[in-house]
Amino acid sequence: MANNKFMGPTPSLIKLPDALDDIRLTGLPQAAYYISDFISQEEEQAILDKIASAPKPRWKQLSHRRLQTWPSDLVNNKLLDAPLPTWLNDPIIPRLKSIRLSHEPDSSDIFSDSPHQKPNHVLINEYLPGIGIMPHKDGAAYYPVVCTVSLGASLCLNIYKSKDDGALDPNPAWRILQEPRSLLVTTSALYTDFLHGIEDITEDVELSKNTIANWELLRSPEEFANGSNVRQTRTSLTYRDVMKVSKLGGKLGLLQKR
Ligand SMILES: O=C(O)CCC(=O)C(=O)O
Ligand SMILES: [Fe+2]
Repeated sequence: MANNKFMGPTPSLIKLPDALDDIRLTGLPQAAYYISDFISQEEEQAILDKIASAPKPRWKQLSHRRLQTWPSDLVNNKLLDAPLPTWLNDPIIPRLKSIRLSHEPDSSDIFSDSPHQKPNHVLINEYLPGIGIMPHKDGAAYYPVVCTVSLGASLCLNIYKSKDDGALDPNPAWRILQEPRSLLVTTSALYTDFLHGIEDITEDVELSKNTIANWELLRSPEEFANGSNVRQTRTSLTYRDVMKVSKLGGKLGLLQKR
């Protein structure tokens, strides 16, 4: 880790894996990775404070959920060129870039082959207890790597298969439990061929080694030993590389206050 030029300052309490291969979810058809302690409690709180202090119009209110889009909404699947604010960049993006994929000598990081070699877009979703997100695919605008940092509380992300007739199989094929401060990386077909969603429930149930794809990688499996996770407010940051960037954004950005 220490030999990587992208390495940001990592607080001593954060011990990242040597390679993503070490923390791969076994049992999923495509690569997915889970790091339970990706950021510290101080970093988590600092980001939550920044989210809370964003001006009101930054929030887009959906019927049950609200979200912020940074640096801005996509227009025709394009990003208007603008940098991410520092608090979304540091420490997360240098840290993402610091982890290599495998132990091979010249192994690259998860964004090495993406158009901009790092994420340029972050969605912030807030989920109150009882609120989730319908099964969906994320669409063609993004390079197929999604890095999700969870803040505040735990919940289950479900991965669904389509049935042969195209209908959604309502029973999730896999469930991934995301703890606060964790990083989940999902890639390729897991992202493009399957759907993902979060149930509208106040308690995740039937949590066990046999039902949770990342059980062995959890920070605190003992917290869920009774099979349940009572939902509290969970906020997620989803980092992605939007493939098409319109330079016009940079010019408009000069006129905007940051
Ligand atoms: O909050 C999450 O973990 C998932 C969010 C999501 O699926 C999305 O923003 O497309
Ligand atoms: Fe999504």
